Amino acid sequence: MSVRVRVPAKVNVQLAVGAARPDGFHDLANVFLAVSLYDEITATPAADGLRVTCEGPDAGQVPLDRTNLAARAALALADRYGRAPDVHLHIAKDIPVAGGMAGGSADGAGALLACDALWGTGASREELLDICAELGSDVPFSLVGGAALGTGRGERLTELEVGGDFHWVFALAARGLSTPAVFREFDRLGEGLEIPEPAADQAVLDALAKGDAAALAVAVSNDLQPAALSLFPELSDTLAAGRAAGALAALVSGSGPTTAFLATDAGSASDIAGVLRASGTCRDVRTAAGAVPGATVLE
Ligand SMILES: C[C@@](CO)(OP(=O)(O)O)[C@H](O)COP(=O)(O)OP(=O)(O)OC[C@H]1O[C@@H](n2ccc(N)nc2=O)[C@H](O)[C@@H]1O
Ligand SMILES: Nc1ncnc2c1ncn2[C@@H]1O[C@H](COP(=O)(O)OP(=O)(O)O)[C@@H](O)[C@H]1O
Repeated sequence: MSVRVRVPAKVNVQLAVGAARPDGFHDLANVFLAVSLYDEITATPAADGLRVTCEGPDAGQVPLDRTNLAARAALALADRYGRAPDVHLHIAKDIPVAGGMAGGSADGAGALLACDALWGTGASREELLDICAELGSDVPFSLVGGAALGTGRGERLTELEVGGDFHWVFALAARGLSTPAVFREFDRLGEGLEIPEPAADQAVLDALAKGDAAALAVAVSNDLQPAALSLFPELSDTLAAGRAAGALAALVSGSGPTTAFLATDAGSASDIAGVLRASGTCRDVRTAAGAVPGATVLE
């Protein structure tokens, strides 16, 4: 018997970043939206220990050892319930790797849910969320999905109301960006400046609640964008190409380098995707909509 779990990617419609904390993390006001690009994690009983395999266009960049977030999730759950982590985790990866769309976090949350179901641990939602927060700042959101405000380092979630579908185009970049490197660049660019406490923007929350894409387009913001552009200047060309193609808003997704373009509707998203694909400013282009549910066990 196997358990298959589907987990969405995310885009950050607001990412407000505070000053570096003593522990090296940054306090955030992180407004996540789960979008319809998915990884699938299949957990199958194994005779002797933990094995991870991965398929998909970016599979070559995914570590298959115990640093893989899916492996770490299975080990954390097995440890908590005092059992052997005898499981084969297969990742069908469609979320770009090191792209600022929480692909690794999705696999962590998905593996946790899959192993919980396979092993019948009966862990509570709170316990699963605790393990997610230990695995990484973005992992709790991958479990919850929908839209949520993440505070602290992004792991403390308040679910948000979403009044309609938002249509997106994502431009995948030729190479990845390391999340810690982008936060370090944020610190470097902010040296000597007063960094305000991060706070959720009411205009973003209202636009989400109303399902109003035009209002969301005006309100979106990402404090990591200057740092991502500083490390990857060519992303400015991609953002400009998407804007010229009619996107309501163009921004870097999280720490990047994936760029996200908000469209009025699915037809417009498809048109913008076509223009971006022909622009020569990105490796690949995908369309997706959100909000969608978080990690879900498939029948
Ligand atoms: C920036 C965001 C925005 O949603 O996502 P990505 O763009 O990477 O997907 C997240 O904050 C990434 O979360 P996640 O990828 O889970 O990061 P973690 O594993 O917790 O931390 C990796 C490293 O990022 C930095 N980090 C992360 C979160 C945070 N609030 N402050 C930080 O300074 C730290 O250097 C940390 O060592
Ligand atoms: N299951 C996984 N999928 C992808 N990357 C993973 C995974 N587990 C660990 N990693 C490592 O995490 C890094 C960040 O990957 P990812 O989560 O895709 O990006 P981001 O943090 O930008 O959303 C990768 O470069 C890789 O080394």
